Amino acid sequence: MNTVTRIFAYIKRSPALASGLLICAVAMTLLVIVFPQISSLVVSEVLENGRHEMLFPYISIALAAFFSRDLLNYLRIILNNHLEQKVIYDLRSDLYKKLQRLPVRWFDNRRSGDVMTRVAEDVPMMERLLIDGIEQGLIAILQVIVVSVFLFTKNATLALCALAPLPFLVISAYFYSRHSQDRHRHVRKATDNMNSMLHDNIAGIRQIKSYAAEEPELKHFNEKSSALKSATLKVMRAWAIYSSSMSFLNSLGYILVLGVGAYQIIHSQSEISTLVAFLTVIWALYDPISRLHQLNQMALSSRAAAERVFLILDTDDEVQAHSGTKLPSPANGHVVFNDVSFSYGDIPTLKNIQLEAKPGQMVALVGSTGAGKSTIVNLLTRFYEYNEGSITVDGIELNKMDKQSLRSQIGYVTQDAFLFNDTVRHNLLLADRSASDEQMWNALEAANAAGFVRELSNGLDTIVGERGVKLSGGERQRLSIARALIKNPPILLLDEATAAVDSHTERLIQQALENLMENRTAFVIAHRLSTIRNADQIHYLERGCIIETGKHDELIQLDGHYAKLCRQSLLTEQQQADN
Ligand SMILES: Nc1ncnc2c1ncn2[C@@H]1O[C@H](COP(=O)(O)OP(=O)(O)OP(=O)(O)O)[C@@H](O)[C@H]1O
Repeated sequence: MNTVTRIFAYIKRSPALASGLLICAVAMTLLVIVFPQISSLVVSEVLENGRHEMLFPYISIALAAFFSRDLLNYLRIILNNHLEQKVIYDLRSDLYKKLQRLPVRWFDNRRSGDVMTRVAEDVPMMERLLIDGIEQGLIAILQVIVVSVFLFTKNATLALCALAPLPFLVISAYFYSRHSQDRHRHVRKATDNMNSMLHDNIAGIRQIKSYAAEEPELKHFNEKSSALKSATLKVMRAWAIYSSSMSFLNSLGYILVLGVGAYQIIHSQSEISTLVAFLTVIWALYDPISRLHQLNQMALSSRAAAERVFLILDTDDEVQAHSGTKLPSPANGHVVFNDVSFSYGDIPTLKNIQLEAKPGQMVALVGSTGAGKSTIVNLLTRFYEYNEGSITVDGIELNKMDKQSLRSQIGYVTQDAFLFNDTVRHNLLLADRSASDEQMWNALEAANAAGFVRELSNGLDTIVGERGVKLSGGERQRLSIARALIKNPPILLLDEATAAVDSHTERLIQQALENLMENRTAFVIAHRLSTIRNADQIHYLERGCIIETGKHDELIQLDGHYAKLCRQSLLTEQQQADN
């Protein structure tokens, strides 16, 4: 389906508004010819034939016509705004819904600023093509037809003179549109680039300040901004040439009508009243033509925006987001990885992973950085689909399972303890919308977070700032543990934070984690020896392979990689304790 047809489908969702809008627009257009007709009658009947008593009725009709036209225009604007906002709302909502259904892999390859530009800027822009383009375009075409018919009924030769510039205008518009599409695409792309950088830099403002990188970053931003300026100026330059040329072609029509009209009057082939009618109505012929040029310009930029929005809407959803075998609730939490291999791109990330977590067991994943620990956890949430082997939860193959039913039984505490820029309550309710205050406080108690939340200025209703910036790292971690506790999932995925906290906070977090893991199957990407020691099974990973498996004591006895890691970690813990 082409872009315009697809956009049109959104208008069809509000047939009453769209029809009302069109009726007002058509009625307004038809009223355009009243004034020139009345002017012509005033000249011929009142002035030339001396029927002075007709002056007042004629003037009254003209006044009524103007009043009706402006009243219809008022209605048209109101209906237009409602339709416009309804369509923007629908489009934005569809786009947001789509974004939530896209696979995580899609986001890996996108910049947040780019996606935000599409929702915040491209949607309103494509709507302009939709409402203004279709409505104004139809009115303009209708007006050209109505006025042309009126002119031909008055004087065919003069009408031809008035229409003489039309073919040149159409040809010029065709060539302008052909070349302008690319210029508009460049503007959208440059806007993306600038917004993406802005988004990134605002998120990383602390890094910029701490590295005193304001100057180079400003330079970098100005480069993006300047690229946008150049792309926009190119569009404007082309438009300046095009619109001025079009205006000049229109003027030729005026000159022709005036010259030929006067010639005909001199040679008694026409009357003054006819020329008056032409000169008062001819604007109504050229005005829609110039509006069509502006619409053409707007349509080009709207189409570029629409293409980008549809590119997202056309992307395939995550597979089995809402279909497949449902995992019975509550799950037992028996997880088996059998010979699983996976790669993000060409290079294998995980190779022949073999592991099992019985219900209630804790499995610790340790190993060097980049070994593939988070990837194992990401496969279990089905953020990514494994390429080979099998993963089962309670005997059901993961890639045949309904994703939502799977994720509803998994609690994922990520290393960065992401919090939304909202209240503590809102952040906790993400886990369970129906949680009561009592449930929240219980979870906060178990997560050792109740104390500090009570001391916040508004308790549960305190805003935590972007990514929880108003809280300390340890507080953020405990809030995210409380969030997982509210969800109360049978399976827990825990990516322990590596950031060092003081020994008191460390103990609080450790206790919170123990409360959280109780009676759940837990996969822990462990960085704390205290966590690892309690694990039912420890897997040591290197370059995507499990190279050592066993309990803590067994692996220490083996005196391999794990034992070496422990010696280093113990050293670190000892040093921390000494401090
Ligand atoms: N989204 C992704 N797209 C492409 N490659 C990725 C992606 N995520 C991770 N990788 C790569 O996959 C490999 C394994 O990464 P993973 O995050 O699983 O390691 P890890 O053991 O958890 O490391 P760390 O302890 O440092 O967090 C790394 O080489 C990493 O660069």
